[in-house]
Amino acid sequence: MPSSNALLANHQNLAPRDGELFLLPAFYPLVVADKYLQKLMQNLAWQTEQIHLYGRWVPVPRLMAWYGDPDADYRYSGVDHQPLPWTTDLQPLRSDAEAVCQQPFNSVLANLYRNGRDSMGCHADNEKELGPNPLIASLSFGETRLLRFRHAHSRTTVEIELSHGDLLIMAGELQHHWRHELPKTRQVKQARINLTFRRIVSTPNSPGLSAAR
Ligand SMILES: O=C(O)CCC(=O)C(=O)O
Ligand SMILES: [Fe+2]
Repeated sequence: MPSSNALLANHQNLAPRDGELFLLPAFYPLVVADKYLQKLMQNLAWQTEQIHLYGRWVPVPRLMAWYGDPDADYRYSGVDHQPLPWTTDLQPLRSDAEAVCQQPFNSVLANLYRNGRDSMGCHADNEKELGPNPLIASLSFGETRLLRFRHAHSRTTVEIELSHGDLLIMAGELQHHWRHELPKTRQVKQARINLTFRRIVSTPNSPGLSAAR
């Protein structure tokens, strides 16, 4: 099914079924991406989050930060998060993502993978607060890393390399049928930042649906 978004209609859907995945390589040219990488690294309020796993708290293998409009509460890794206010570095990135996706975003989850030992476990971004078929815009800066999608029933995998300045858009029914992970790798020594712009459409009133990641 073609995308309902005219700007994305020219792009190939990388998901063979049950959802939409669009990659816009080098969405930001090198010098612009370099500037953002440096600023985000320095200026975001990076923290080690803890998740509750099998009865104990363990640190997640990456640093995280959550920004957004004041009412954009979000529950991830099983914990409620109040957003920090938008920063001057994040605002233009949000506007650019909104222009391409033709929808507003009221929040962004930032992840910093310090090196190849940092990772994100298999999950779907299917929290209730995101609504039934969320469109998520994911910007990558820094080291190239592999994002692996696995279809829930067929076990088909789709692997996408995400590089400095790339924009990946996840949309349609993708989060119902596919899970994704950012595996650890021995090859990578440098840091990568990922920003996922999201639209929170309701406040959390029940436990998050996602598996620990
Ligand atoms: O780092 C990435 O590219 C993936 C991030 C992700 O899946 C998430 O924040 O939900
Ligand atoms: Fe995700």
